[in-house]
Amino acid sequence: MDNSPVVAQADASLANYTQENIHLVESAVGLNSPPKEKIGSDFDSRMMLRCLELARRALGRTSPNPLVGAVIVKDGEIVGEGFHPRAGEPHAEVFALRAAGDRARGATIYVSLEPCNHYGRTPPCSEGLIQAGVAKVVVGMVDPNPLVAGGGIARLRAAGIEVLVGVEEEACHQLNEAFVHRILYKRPLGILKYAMTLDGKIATTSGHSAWVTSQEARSEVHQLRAACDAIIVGGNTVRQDNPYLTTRQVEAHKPLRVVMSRHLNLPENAHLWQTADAPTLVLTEKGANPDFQELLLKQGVEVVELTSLTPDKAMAYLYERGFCSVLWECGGTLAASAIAQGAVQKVLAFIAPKIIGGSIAPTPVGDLGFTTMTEALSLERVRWRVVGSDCLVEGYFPKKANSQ
Ligand SMILES: Nc1nc(O)c(N)c(N[C@@H]2O[C@H](COP(=O)(O)O)[C@@H](O)[C@H]2O)n1
Ligand SMILES: [Zn+2]
Repeated sequence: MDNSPVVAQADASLANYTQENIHLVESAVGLNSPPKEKIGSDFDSRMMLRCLELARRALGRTSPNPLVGAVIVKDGEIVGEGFHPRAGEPHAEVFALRAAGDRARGATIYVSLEPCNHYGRTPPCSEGLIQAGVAKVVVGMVDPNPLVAGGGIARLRAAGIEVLVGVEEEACHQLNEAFVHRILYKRPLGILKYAMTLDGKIATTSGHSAWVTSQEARSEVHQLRAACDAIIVGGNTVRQDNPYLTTRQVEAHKPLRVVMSRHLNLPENAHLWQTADAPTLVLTEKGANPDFQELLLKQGVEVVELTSLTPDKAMAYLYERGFCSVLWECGGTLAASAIAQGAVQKVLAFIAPKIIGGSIAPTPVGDLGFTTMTEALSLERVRWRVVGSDCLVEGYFPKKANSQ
């Protein structure tokens, strides 16, 4: 079995990914490739799944870095574990090596992402593993970061260490889909989430929307928010729904709440500015409503003026801030414009078994300008499951129709 899916072999100059080489990188990290035969033993799989469990402890807190977990095994026993807690702090491998101490010599380390091979905020893990004398490295997926991109695997192999790549690769990729998207497309992964009735409405004709879905679906949304870096809404949602956009779990990560508003014609007493327990950012255009800007600043809300406020400009700005994932929880008009501009890659639709009717009751996605069914955007990799009394449908826009 060829077990060397090294990105660097796919293209020599990956510092800037282009449309031409992106698909090579995607297949090297385990995306868009046909199902592969299982790599590694059942024990290897169990250890890799433990790495992912550890990695998840830092959900929402590591951007722009990935979620990574590591486990060191000696004579069939776990002797060290670790995960990457946040950017700037040591990598998962370092924590696992510290926990294992001398027992790392001759041991096998499992790590959900290829060990790094560069000096970033922290030194290269490849060298740390070589110095610690590990005998074998089992990798979940290749790191798409052009500074690593197979170099970590190559360095370990050059030092005589056995390296196995691709154990539970799909699960590893799933956990870091936002990090991979950020690296490849230089934008955060955009996730459009909405809740609608069986007849496709997000509110009644009079605008009442509390609540479309069950309590179980709403707590799933809180978990989803905690795993994202930011949640975006438009001014209309603030005016009509007055949301909190919090995670409502004490220990959970609190994503940045972002409001897009060109003119800042927003309510002075919105819940968003009155709940200081989560950070809030208002994106607007140059010179908009200075008095309101002052009021927001006094309430601890950050205001940033962009030259023109569009979904893509907002995503470009959030990319520069180091974000990997952005949850669009906006109304239909902004959702349509975000989709049209390629700011949404993934859709999460909660569907409640209710019918409210109303020909002008709002729908989750406004006008996309389509006139025929052949123009419909068909989602790929679609999955669905029941959450409480609702159904959650999840899927991705096809890349060519919707990539930056
Ligand atoms: N293998 C691995 N384990 C971790 O725990 C990590 N955080 C990474 N991250 C990779 O290294 C880059 C960040 O490096 P610095 O934290 O700035 O030193 C990140 O972009 C990943 O490529 N890898
Ligand atoms: Zn590292």
